[in-house]
Amino acid sequence: METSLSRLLVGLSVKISRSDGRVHMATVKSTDTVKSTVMVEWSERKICRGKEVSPKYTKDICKRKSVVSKELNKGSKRLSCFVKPPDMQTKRGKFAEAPRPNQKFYEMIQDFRETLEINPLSTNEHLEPHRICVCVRKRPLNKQENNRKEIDVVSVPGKGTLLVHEPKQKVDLTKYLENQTFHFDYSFNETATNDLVYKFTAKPLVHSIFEGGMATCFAYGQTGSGKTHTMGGDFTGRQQNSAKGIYALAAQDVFTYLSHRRYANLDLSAYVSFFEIYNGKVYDLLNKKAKLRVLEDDRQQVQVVGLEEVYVSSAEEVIKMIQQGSACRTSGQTSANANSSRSHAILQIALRRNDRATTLHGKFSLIDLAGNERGTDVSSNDRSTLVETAEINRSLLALKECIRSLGMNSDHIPFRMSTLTKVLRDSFVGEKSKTCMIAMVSPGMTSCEYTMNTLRYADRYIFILWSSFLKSALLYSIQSSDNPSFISFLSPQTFVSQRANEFFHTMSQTSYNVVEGLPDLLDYAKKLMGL
Ligand SMILES: Nc1ncnc2c1ncn2[C@@H]1O[C@H](COP(=O)(O)OP(=O)(O)OP(=O)(O)O)[C@@H](O)[C@H]1O
Repeated sequence: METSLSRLLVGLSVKISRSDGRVHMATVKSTDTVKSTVMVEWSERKICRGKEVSPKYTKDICKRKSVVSKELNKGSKRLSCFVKPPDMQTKRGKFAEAPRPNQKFYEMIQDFRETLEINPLSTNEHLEPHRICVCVRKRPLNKQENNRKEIDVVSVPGKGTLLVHEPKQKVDLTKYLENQTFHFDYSFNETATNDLVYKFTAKPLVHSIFEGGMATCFAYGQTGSGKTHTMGGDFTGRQQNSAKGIYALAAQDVFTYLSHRRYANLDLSAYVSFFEIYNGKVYDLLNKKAKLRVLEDDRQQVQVVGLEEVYVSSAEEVIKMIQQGSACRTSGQTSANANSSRSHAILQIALRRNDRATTLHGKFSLIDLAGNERGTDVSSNDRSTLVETAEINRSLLALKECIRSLGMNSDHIPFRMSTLTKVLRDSFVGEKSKTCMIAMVSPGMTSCEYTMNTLRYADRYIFILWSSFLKSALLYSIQSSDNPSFISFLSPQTFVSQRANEFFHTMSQTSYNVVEGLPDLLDYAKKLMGL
């Protein structure tokens, strides 16, 4: 590049095209006559970003030398943004690792990640009490995915957030990313251990069953996303380490609480049952997969007739039962063709008083749900697969409806919609019931569609939480109608309910964007509560 020309370029506004397909203006900050490149800068979300490009590409630049530059907003916490000196810049190309399939998308995602502030959840983090808690866990790429050089399209910056970088292509074949953000109560990245996940999900629920409550913890996600790893324990080859799963960690805490002075006078004992639901039928995993009937009496009490409920006196005994039941579940893969991804496995730990009637005090149900991809796979012509698919669809939909009703404190819980919700009926009713849902996601690009389905399902739970919050605010405002701010702001009660109805209606649409709608919702709820 000629020196005089290069001087003229500084300060010039040029159009650049970004690797994610966006085209926008940037300012030339400096030039490098030796390499014939220019450094351009632009502002993005209050951060000044920069990129080294060749002038001939200023209208269509995709050279991979972009690096984040200095910080614009001093008040912001993005302290990690700085201009990397040339020798620190990521070297890609001739001497970098061999390109992978979808190399372009891989680089776009890497660039995007450079802009993220990462705050992974740690054990010291404050634990918020929740009646319904929704979390997400990303597993690492597995060996096969790594061998295929599959790209990781999921980022977990922390603070309950998870991003999916969905690879897309325009009609003119330009590649771009659709970066979708999801918010949950907690988000766990690929380095999170089962201990950490347990601490923020199931552990608080163990406490609640000692307080006389019903608790339910679900693992939801596509096949291979890590449900069994999380609930049942990690695998070393084909051997499952049952002591490291949420089932066992919960059992350990149950026995710790049983020996606490605070609960000793309740005179409680623990009992375990373990069963699976396949195609709407219940099989006892602690009794050679005996097929059981589900009956409801005239007081709407649901009974799984003949289900083994075994008295246990230590966590080790529970772990043995988990191993026994899991082995039974696995052996069923060949005999009944019900592999783990097609059935729901339910481990229940019941606390009963040591009285004559062994009265139920509290119960914890831990559920490893069937792979949700089954529910969307309707391509098969095979009758048994279609029946399976319909049944999984029905049960997951029923579960969603029951939790929605639970969240809205509804009088009607539609638990009869499926066997799964029928057997969990007593978990859905009662003031003290608590629920935790852990959505598992696989990070690979080939799982992207399933990952999005899982996140959308779980996102609906957030809707339930907000509707419940709104409903409470509404009730509060009606009860305290002598509250002056209520009178001044919302005097006609018809308006209160009309506006709330509008909110409920908009929020129940699948297109409702929880994040965008939040400020309005909060504002309205605050006004209702006179804050
Ligand atoms: N967080 C994790 N860290 C390391 N490995 C994991 C993690 N989650 C899952 N895996 C591994 O990924 C594989 C699939 O996990 P897992 O069997 O738990 O999936 P799943 O969702 O239960 O599948 P299915 O529905 O078919 O039962 C296993 O080999 C497991 O050890």
